[in-house]
Amino acid sequence: MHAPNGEPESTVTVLLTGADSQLSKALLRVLAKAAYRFDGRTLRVHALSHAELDIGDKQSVEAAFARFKPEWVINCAAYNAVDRAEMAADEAYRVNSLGPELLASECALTGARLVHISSDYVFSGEPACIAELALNQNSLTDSSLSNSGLIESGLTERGLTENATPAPLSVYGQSKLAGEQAVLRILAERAIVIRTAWLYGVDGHNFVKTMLRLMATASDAQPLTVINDQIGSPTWVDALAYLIWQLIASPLSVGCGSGLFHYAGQGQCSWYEFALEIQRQALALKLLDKAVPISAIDSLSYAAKALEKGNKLAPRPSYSALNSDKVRQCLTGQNLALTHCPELWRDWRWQLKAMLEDYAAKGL
Ligand SMILES: NC(=O)C1=CN([C@@H]2O[C@H](COP(=O)(O)OP(=O)(O)OC[C@H]3O[C@@H](n4cnc5c(N)ncnc54)[C@H](OP(=O)(O)O)[C@@H]3O)[C@@H](O)[C@H]2O)C=CC1
Ligand SMILES: Cc1cn([C@H]2C[C@H](O)[C@@H](COP(=O)(O)OP(=O)(O)O[C@H]3O[C@@H](C)C(=O)[C@@H](O)[C@H]3O)O2)c(=O)[nH]c1=O
Repeated sequence: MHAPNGEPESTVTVLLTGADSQLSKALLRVLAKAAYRFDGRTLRVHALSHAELDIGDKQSVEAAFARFKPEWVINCAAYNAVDRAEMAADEAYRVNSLGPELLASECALTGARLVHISSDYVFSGEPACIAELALNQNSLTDSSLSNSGLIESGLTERGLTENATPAPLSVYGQSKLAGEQAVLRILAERAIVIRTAWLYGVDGHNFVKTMLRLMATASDAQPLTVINDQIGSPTWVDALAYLIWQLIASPLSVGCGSGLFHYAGQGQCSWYEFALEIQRQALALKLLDKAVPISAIDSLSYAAKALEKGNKLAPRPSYSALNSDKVRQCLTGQNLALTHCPELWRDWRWQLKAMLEDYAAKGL
């Protein structure tokens, strides 16, 4: 008995786009450790780089589907340069919106299922979006829905749910929102769209690695300045990878509603608090020799300083912490094996420690 692609029935073919991304590398790393099986079948994963598959090119997408005949596609490809996207909107939309649309259309034709990744930058952090969070929690009256009041009351502590209203401030955020909407329009519940945030891991470019580099070279005379009025949820990319394999291994029941999910490290912080914690943990692991001064700065002053140097920054959300309860309830409700995967529901500080230990072990 053979599957449509001619391979033995006992394998499930998964196609990863954007093979050089942080996420694609984490998916392969996690799979090597966890040896997931799917209905007793093993996985056959094909990870295609940008050069091998351009997701914004219809012919390229059709050729990849024709060649590999995937049952699942995980879209790790994206245009992620948030500042550059402001001046390169066409390319950002081609990769972040047209790309997912082409993948979803091909999945609809072939019956494959799609996991697509979106971003917390679809939110603005403005009071209207936060207000929705409070209303979802049935906790406040209209008169008390002020942004600062919510933060003081602790109601934002659990983050934005899937019901919060997106209002992206940047071209990157707008193009990501267009991409997730296209996928859900075409595939509805056959798609899994995961909004995540502030991703970091041992591979590729990310805030943690940038901070480690800057901390290693900063001096008392030139301290680091880091924004303290943007709040979000740092997320270890390996934990996201575990979640994705888990979602593929245990398809969710219809009761889980739409295919849109939030997933991030638990808790929330500002970039400034994140930087302080990176330094604290890196010193403890001897990844850094000495502490360097880190000062807090507000977004407006940071953007003004960047502009003085000729760099125009894209606006970023002031509040975009994500609430992962929906996906957690859907998964744990039906798969007790999740207790073997504690990384998923850990506080962001725990996840950071896991990443830095991995980083130290690799001698990076
Ligand atoms: N990084 C983050 O903090 C966050 C990321 N996300 C989302 O998570 C997903 C994974 O992100 P991450 O692992 O950080 O990604 P990376 O930035 O590490 O990698 C993105 C990859 O996409 C590739 N790529 C760009 N354009 C195309 C294209 N047209 N066709 C195929 N490949 C292309 C790039 O290749 P090349 O470099 O060769 O062009 C690169 O390898 C993305 O959807 C991203 O938007 C969501 C929230 C936070
Ligand atoms: C390097 C640096 C950044 N910052 C600020 C700028 C910015 O507001 C914030 C993060 O900076 P970065 O440019 O590293 O990160 P940024 O590109 O904004 O990160 C985003 O990437 C996209 C892809 C996402 O989807 C988001 O979830 C988020 O992770 O920290 C400082 O304040 N000081 C610094 O020294």
